[in-house]
Amino acid sequence: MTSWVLNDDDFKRCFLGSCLFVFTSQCNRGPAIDRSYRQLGSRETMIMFLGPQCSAVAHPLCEALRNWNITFVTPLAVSDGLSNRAIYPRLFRLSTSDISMVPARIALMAEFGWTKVSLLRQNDNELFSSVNDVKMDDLMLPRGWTVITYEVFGNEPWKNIQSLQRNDVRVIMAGAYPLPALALVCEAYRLGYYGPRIVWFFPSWYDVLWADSAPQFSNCTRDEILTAINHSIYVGQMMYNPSQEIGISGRTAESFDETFLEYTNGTWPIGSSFRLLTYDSTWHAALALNRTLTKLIEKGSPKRLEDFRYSDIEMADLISTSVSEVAFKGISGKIQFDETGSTHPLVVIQQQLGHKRKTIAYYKLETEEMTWVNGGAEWPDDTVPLDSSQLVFEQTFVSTGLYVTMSTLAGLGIIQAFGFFVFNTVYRSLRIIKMSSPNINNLVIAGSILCYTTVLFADVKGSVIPLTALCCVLQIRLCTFTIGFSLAFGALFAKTWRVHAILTSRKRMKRNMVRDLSLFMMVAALVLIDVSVIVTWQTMDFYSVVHLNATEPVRFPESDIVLLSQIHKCESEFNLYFTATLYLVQGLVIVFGAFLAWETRKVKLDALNDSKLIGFSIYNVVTLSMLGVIIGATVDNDLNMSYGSLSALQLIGTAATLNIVFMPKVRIL
Ligand SMILES: NCCCC(=O)O
Repeated sequence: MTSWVLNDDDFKRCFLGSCLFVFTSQCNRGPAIDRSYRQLGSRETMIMFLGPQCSAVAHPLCEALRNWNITFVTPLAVSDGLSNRAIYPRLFRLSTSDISMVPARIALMAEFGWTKVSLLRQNDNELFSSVNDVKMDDLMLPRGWTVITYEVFGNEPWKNIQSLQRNDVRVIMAGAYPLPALALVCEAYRLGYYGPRIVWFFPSWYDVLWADSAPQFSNCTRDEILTAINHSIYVGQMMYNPSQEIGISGRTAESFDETFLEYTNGTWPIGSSFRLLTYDSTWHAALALNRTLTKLIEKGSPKRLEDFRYSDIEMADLISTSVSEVAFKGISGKIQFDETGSTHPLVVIQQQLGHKRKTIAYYKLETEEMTWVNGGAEWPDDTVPLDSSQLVFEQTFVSTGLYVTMSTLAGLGIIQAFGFFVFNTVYRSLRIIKMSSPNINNLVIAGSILCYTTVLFADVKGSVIPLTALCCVLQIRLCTFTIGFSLAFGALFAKTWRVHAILTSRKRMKRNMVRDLSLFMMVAALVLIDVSVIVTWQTMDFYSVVHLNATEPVRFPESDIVLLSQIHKCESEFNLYFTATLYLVQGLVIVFGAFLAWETRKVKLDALNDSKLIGFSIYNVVTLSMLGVIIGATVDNDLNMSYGSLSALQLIGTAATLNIVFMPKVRIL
C-alpha cells in the first residue's frame, strides 16, 4: 500500500526523495526484523522508517533499533505499550492506543444494558495484553459489572468457545488479529455458538471483507463466518474523514478511494481498511522531512537529509521533533501527535449486518460523547440481545389439589373429634365413660383437633400468605402440632400414670389420691415445657426465610430464560437444637408412657385402663414419627411430597389415636 502511495504523483511533488524504508511485513515479526537488519547493513542509510503498522512487529523491532536513532512513522500499531516513550522514543503513529477504546466499549455496554461480558484475547501478542483487561476491570468493577471469564486463546480456540458456552456468555470482547479471529469464529460456528443472542466485539481496523479470507485461513466458508459474526460490533479509531474537506494532498477521502480502487481493480485487498491512514502517514513523513530540511537550512547547517547517520543523535532529534511538530489536515482527518506520539482520533462504532458493515455511532474520547448515526444498531426482532440468561425464580407451592384433599381429611377428622367430644359429654354419667376419665379424654380430643389443624397451615398455591408471613405459618404449625401432641399424648400418659398410681396405692396409698386436677396439671406442665421451648426459640433465634433450589435450573433453548424452582423455608441458627429439645421432651413422655403402659398391662378393667390403647398409640406414634423424620429428611426440597407425606402421617396418627381411644367405647354402647 505504501509503495503505491509513494508512486502517487501528488505525493512525489511534495516529497524530497529522501531514503525511506517501507514495511511490507504483513505483521510477520521474523521477516520484518530480518528485512530491517538487512537494510541497516546496506550502504544506503535510512532516514526514517514508514511503519511497521503492526504492533506485533513494532514492539520487538522498535525496541531493538532504539540505539539506531531511527524515527518511525506508522499509520497504525495500536498497542498501548507503544506509548512508552522510554522504550519507543522515536515512534509516531497516526493512531491512538487500543486501550483508549475501552471507554467507548463501556459506553456501548451501558447503552445496550450489558453488564456481563467475557474478555477474550490472542495469547501471543502484546497488542492484546492484559492491559486492556485491567482497564476494562477498572471501569466495570466500580459499576458493579462482571467479567464472566478472561479467555486467552491460542491453537485450540474450541476450548475457549466451550468455556464461553459453559458460562452462558453472550457478549464477547475479542482482541485478536483477523486471521486468528477467523479460526476462533469458525470454531464458534462449528460448535453452534452463534445466533441472535451472541454479540462479538472486534477492532474496527479489521478489513470490511475480513471474512473473505475464511476459506484460506480457517475451516469455514465466508458465509459461515458471516453467519457467526452477524450483528457483531466493531470499535476503533475513525480512519475516514467523512467530510468532503480537501486536505493537504488536495484530495478528499472519496476522491482518494476512487484512485485507490482503480489501482486495485475495484477490490479491497487485505490491509485496505487503513489505506487513508497509510496515505496520511506517508504525507506526515514527507512533511516532517521537509521541516527538518528547512530547519537545517535555517540553522545554516551544512548537513542535508542524506547526510544523516545512525550515530547522529542531533539530527535524529531534529527529525523526531519535526515529526512531532507537523500537524496537517489529512484525508483521514486532522493529524497531530500528542506527547506519546499518538493522535486522538474520533472513535467509530460499526456493526456487521450480513456481508455489510454499517457505521452506527461515533464516540468522542475527550468528551465521552456518543453520537448515533444511520439509525444506530440493528438487532434481530428489534430486541437488544441480553448479556446473560434471565434467571426466573419460580416459587414452588403446595399444590391446591393436595392441600384441599389433606384439609378435607383434616376437616373430617376434626368433625369426628367433635363427635367424640359430644359422645363423651352426653354419656359422661355412664359408668364406662365415667371410669375412662372423660375430662382427660377431652384433652385427647382437644390435642387431636390441634394436630388436625396443623394440616390446614401450608404454603399453598394461590394463598395470600406473603413471603414475610411465611414463617408465621410455620410457627403456627409448630405450636399446633407440638401442643396438640402434648395434649393428646400427655393426657393418655397421665391416665396411664393414674392407673399405675392406683395399682400401686392398693398397697401403699389411698385410691382416690390422684384426681383429674393432678392429671390436668401434669398435661399442663408438659404443654408449659413445650411453650417455654417454643417461646425461647422464637424470641431468641428468629426464623428467617431461606430460598432453596428445588430443582436443577431448566434452560429453554429458544428463549433467554432459565427457570429455577425454589422453595421458601423458614430456618433459624439453632433450629436443630430447639427441635431436638422438643423431640427429647416428647420422646421422654413416649418412653415413660410405654413403661407405664407395660406396667399396667395386667389391669383387666378396660374402662379404667387405657394401657392397651396407649400401647397402640405409642406404636403408632413411634412408627409414624420415624417415617416422618425419614420423609422429612429425604424429600425436604419437594414441597408437595414433604407436605403430603407429613400431613398424611399426622392425619393417620391422630385419627388412629382418637379411634383407638374412643371407638371401643362407642361400640360398647
Ligand atoms: N494491522 C494493524 C493492526 C493493529 C496493530 O497491530 O497494532
